[in-house]
Amino acid sequence: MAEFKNKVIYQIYPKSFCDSNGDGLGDLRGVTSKLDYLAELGVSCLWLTPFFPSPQRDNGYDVADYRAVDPRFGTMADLEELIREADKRGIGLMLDMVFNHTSTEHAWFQRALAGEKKYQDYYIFKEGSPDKAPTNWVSKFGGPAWEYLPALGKWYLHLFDVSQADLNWENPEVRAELADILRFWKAKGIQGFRFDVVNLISKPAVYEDDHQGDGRRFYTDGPKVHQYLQELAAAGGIEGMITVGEMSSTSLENCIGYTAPDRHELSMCFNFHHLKVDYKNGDKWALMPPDRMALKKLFTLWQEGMQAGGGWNALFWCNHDQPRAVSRFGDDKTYWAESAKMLGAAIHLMRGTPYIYQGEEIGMTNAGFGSIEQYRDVESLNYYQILQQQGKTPAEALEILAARSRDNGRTPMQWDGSENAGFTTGTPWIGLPENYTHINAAAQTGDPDSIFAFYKQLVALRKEKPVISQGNIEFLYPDDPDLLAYRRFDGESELLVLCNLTGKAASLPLPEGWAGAARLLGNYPALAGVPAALRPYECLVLER
Ligand SMILES: O=P(O)(O)OC[C@H]1O[C@H](O[C@H]2O[C@H](CO)[C@@H](O)[C@H](O)[C@H]2O)[C@H](O)[C@@H](O)[C@@H]1O
Repeated sequence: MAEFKNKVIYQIYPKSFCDSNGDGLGDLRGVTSKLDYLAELGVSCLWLTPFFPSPQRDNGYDVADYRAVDPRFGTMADLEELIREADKRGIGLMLDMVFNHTSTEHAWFQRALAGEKKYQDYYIFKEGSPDKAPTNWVSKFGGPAWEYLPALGKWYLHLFDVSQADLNWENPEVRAELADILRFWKAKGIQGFRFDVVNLISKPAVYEDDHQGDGRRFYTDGPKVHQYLQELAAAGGIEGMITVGEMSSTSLENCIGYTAPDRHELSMCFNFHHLKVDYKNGDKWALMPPDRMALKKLFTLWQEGMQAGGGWNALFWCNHDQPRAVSRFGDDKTYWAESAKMLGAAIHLMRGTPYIYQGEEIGMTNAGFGSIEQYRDVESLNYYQILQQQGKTPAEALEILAARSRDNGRTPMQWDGSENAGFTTGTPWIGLPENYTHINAAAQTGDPDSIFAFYKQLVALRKEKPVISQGNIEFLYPDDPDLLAYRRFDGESELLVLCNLTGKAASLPLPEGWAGAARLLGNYPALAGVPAALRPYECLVLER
């Protein structure tokens, strides 16, 4: 298996990264133009979210052709140039494989619609009367998870948008097609893959109503998911590559199974439990401040649990589906730089492989949109309506979107303080936060005290120190709600990571033997000796 433990992976959302031709959409040549910036940050791999031909109902997660480049993003020659240029800088590429579903514009679905039985078996079609869906399951984007096709007299399953039809992994021909797609990209020089919601691929043998929830308990980490992943890894020839599965609403036990090396499934996986600690009663669309105790418990459970079971975590706060961490768990005003750095340290020094989402390394914030016309995301637009149907006023619905919309993480990368933050010379496909005039890459890359410089240090430390990339982890002070503290150790050296999760001073109960330890890293100017308290959002890393 490729060594991924000392690497940091950088996620690029190409549509919002850099526009090379002025059409308002980021593209592959834009990514190539920024490789020196990424090399300076020190990342080893780029995960590119989908740039394949797509109607873009879900920004590319509705794939119409898995083997081509959407002309909106460039050409296959552009991609090949990006692979070559990245390789020259020691950077590999990971592509995003959306294998739970295809766009309904994919040729397979179109042939199914035309009545070809072979392709109907590629999807989950069920006979039934038009007035009763096969089950009461709810789509993750709101509304029913089934759509009726009068011309066929059948329903099809779509766990996401109606234009994203779930594939039938029971069908060996589907599994063979998907493995072939992996081989196609591997032959192009791709180093790894990210698999979208891959723990939803195995559906139950019997489809039944869910009287307790939205249906997810029947298809999440489904009955044959491990078998399918083992088969895909072998048939796709991806062992030895870097692979990460996005696991929706998953369990620790399953994630150990997905990633323990002797299982031959994946290198690592994303879980989202720590990103739901501000969901009131588990509801994404009900606001509350983050529950810090819950956050600490989840980190402890997943870090120590994956270690005990031999699994491997992907470490992250941000991605294209999440609000910006500094706005959510930090303070994007008074302690903007301090909290952005503390959050970076908290994640990067854990056991697992860290991911940086574009703009996180310069402390990009939530979008600050105040009108529904500014939103583009299908889920946000659906929930704006659903929240009002549930009795919220338009202003209340907008307040919820301002905190929870996926568009918070999709605004253009802020390269400099010029118009549109240097992202495009045209009209950007989505607006930008007003703060791009001072929060931008150009303002930070030469500044040794910047958030960018701090992230650069984190990336370098992981390469330099085996205790970070390979060492064990143990969490400390479980009852202190303000302090996230853990120890990394490997028998040769030891680190103590202390993070104040709050905007107030937090007392610092140093464990025995650490008083004289050396300071490895911090986000405030160093004081003489080890302090008795941590300043707001301070992080301090000691080494002995
Ligand atoms: O919140 P969870 O149930 O744990 O699920 C995790 C994420 O799953 C979905 O994300 C991915 O699949 C979508 C459909 O292809 C796509 O729209 C998204 O961009 C993918 O990353 C879900 O949409 C996310 O909100 C969840 O965070």
